[in-house]
Amino acid sequence: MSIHISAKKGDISKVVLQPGDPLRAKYIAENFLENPRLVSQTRGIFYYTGLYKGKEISVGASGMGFPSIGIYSFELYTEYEVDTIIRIGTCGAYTTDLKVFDLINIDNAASESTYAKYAWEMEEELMPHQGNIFDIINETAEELSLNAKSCNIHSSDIFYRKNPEIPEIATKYNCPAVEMEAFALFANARYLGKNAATILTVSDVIPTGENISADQRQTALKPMIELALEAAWKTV
Ligand SMILES: O=P(O)(O)O[C@H]1O[C@H](CO)[C@@H](O)[C@H]1O
Ligand SMILES: O=c1cc[nH]c(=O)[nH]1
Repeated sequence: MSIHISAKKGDISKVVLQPGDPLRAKYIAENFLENPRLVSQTRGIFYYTGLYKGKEISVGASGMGFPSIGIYSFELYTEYEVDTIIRIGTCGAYTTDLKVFDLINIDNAASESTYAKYAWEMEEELMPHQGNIFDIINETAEELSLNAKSCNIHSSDIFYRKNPEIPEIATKYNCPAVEMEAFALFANARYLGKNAATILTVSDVIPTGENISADQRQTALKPMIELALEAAWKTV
């Protein structure tokens, strides 16, 4: 048990798929894993472990934002001997070059956040994915004939803002979309010498206001889920 996860040691796999939403974790466990076991539900943040093609894989939520994923990823890496976390989330596109349901595999997360600075004395605005799981995801996408573009992401503390302009940092680092967790996940993994990747599905196109429904955010993310599971399977 850790402070925020009540699973017993050994109840969580070396590889964890991590959506923001606890109900997405439940959906994945119930629809993609064999014999899923609920191993933690502290604070309603569900963690499940089950079999995917004969190998144990865990899926559990990060919650939203850097503080939340900072806590869950740190405890998974340090208290459950997790080697690899694959965040599977949604993002808002800053450009109409991306369409809803497009898949992206994140190379670097750019952020104005002070999370990495105050947690780990890392001063960089740009935090790279960690380890070889990013490459495994790219190879796996090719094998599955899935178009998962590699790009940078703006990782932001902010969902609602006054100024509708694309934030400066997103332009500076060529980020076509925004989400709220990858930077802290990559920083934790970098500090701890672990593996971390982030795959995102475009849920909103900010300039046009097009978006997918809350139900679809939970369930209509099948290509991303299959890509993450197939990549995770190769690591255990
Ligand atoms: O779909 P998830 O993984 O929660 O990711 C995105 O959705 C949430 C905002 O709606 C933020 O957590 C953002 O990063
Ligand atoms: O962080 C996010 C996620 C989805 N859509 C957004 O606009 N922002």
